[in-house]
Amino acid sequence: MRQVIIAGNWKMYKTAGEARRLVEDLKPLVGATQVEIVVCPPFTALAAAVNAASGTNISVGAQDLFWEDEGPYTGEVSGPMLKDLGCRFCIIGHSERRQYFGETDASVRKKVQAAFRSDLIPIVCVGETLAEREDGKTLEVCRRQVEEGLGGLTPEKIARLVVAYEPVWAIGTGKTATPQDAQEVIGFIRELLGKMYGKDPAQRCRIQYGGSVKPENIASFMEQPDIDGALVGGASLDPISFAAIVNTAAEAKGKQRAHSLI
Ligand SMILES: O=C(CO)COP(=O)(O)O
Repeated sequence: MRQVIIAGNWKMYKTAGEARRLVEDLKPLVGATQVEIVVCPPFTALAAAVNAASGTNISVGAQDLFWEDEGPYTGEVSGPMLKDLGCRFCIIGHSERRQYFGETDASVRKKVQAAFRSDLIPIVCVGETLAEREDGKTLEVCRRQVEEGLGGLTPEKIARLVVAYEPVWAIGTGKTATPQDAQEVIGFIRELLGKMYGKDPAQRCRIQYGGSVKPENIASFMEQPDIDGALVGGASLDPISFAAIVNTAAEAKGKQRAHSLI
């Protein structure tokens, strides 16, 4: 059974001091949960977050990495550096990086391999823009992003990996995909991974939904059979709402599983 995973993508928010306080505030609110919890602060706040989260059930992830392990690449940060800092996860190919920083499926593919080389678990983002959705191209776009971004791996790596389906038009807009639409795309991604790497690793791979997730709507996503958690932006910046998402997700998944056993 796949463990639920809720990750907070803090984007370009929070100084080191603010990150430490956010993690400190979060700790007592999520102490007893079975959910895997990840916070992804900016590079400059990673050490503070790792420090504050030490000895707890909260893991820390970066928001990006470079595909080389070291070298003359001014401004870049590598997998070994993130691992050394205490990171366990790394977001790769977020739509904001694709949109503003020229990331492509080819760079995503190299970064995924770099993350695995450093024993970091990639959280790989895929998703269509509004124009692509309106053109009926959602599945085609997600297929390309998965085939090209996640090609050349092994079944064992697919089983460890996390995919986040984030429709671009739902990010920071207050609009969400319907849970049924999200399930349709996420089910499609799982099936595609099954064709690429075999059914068992595809069943073990965790796939999140992302895009305007809030405490009020998380349950409806978690009730879907293929949705294993969420990648949360805005609502992860507030410890109370992030904790409410974590705790509601656990409860909703428990109910969905109990129901599927009847
Ligand atoms: O981009 C996101 C997470 O990576 C989603 O952001 P919001 O939750 O703010 O819509």
